Amino acid sequence: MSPYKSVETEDKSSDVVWHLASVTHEQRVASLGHNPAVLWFTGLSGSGKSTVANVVDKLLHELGCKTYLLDGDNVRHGLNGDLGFSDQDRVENIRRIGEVSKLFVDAGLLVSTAFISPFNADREMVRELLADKQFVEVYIDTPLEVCEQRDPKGLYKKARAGEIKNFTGIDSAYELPQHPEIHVKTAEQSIKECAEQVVNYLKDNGYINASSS
Ligand SMILES: Nc1ncnc2c1ncn2[C@@H]1O[C@H](COP(=O)(O)OS(=O)(=O)O)[C@@H](OP(=O)(O)O)[C@H]1O
Ligand SMILES: Nc1ncnc2c1ncn2[C@@H]1O[C@H](COP(=O)(O)OP(=O)(O)O)[C@@H](O)[C@H]1O
Repeated sequence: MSPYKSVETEDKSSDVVWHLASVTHEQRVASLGHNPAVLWFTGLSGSGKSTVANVVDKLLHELGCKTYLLDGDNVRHGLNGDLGFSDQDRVENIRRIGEVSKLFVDAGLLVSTAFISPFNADREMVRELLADKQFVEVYIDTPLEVCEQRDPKGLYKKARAGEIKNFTGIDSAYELPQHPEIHVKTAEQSIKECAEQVVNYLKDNGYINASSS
């Protein structure tokens, strides 16, 4: 049970009745021309999640898809502004993002999310929230040394100096994805090639029209 879900909360939700929407998920999807899904980018800080997810989002938008991008840093300013980086807070962070992603997918969008999401169990929990094929795990695989060399926000330097605690890859764990749908190696390809690898997966697997160019 989530540490944030009290017994009192569970009692409350048992009195809430689920309302069926007049417009069905199938009707929303039919009007869009692509199959909705969440592209769940996961990887170390500085691995390239935000960079690649942004380019993918742009490419999909240009192809006429309805898209949305949820980025770790931005969501932590708003919806998840109350959460830090303990294991427990990271679990709750991912649970909330999973629920939000599910709503966007229900609305018919191709959603890209860029969160470290370090734990396998939490990524699998989001996969379980969604229907078959609606969760596409994109492992942004970049060696720690490369992330640390890039250090776009200077956070590794601070973590090494002990100024930031529980930093992923330094003193907090990152569990490698077991069976990601897409495995992207950013140290071996350009940003454009990485983004195209993701878009090509969507074309090859029928999410978007393969003839789109
Ligand atoms: N302790 C610690 N560990 C990791 N990251 C840290 C930490 N403190 C701050 N930051 C900044 O927060 C961004 C990660 O937030 P996420 O919501 O993606 O993290 S998580 O999925 O809950 O693990 C992360 O963004 P990215 O660099 O884009 O990954 C960092 O900028
Ligand atoms: N092939 C690549 N793919 C993604 N990012 C790359 C690549 N090559 C270099 N970079 C650089 O690495 C950094 C990745 O930062 P960012 O996208 O913020 O990572 P994250 O969101 O995982 O923390 C950016 O400065 C980006 O320009």
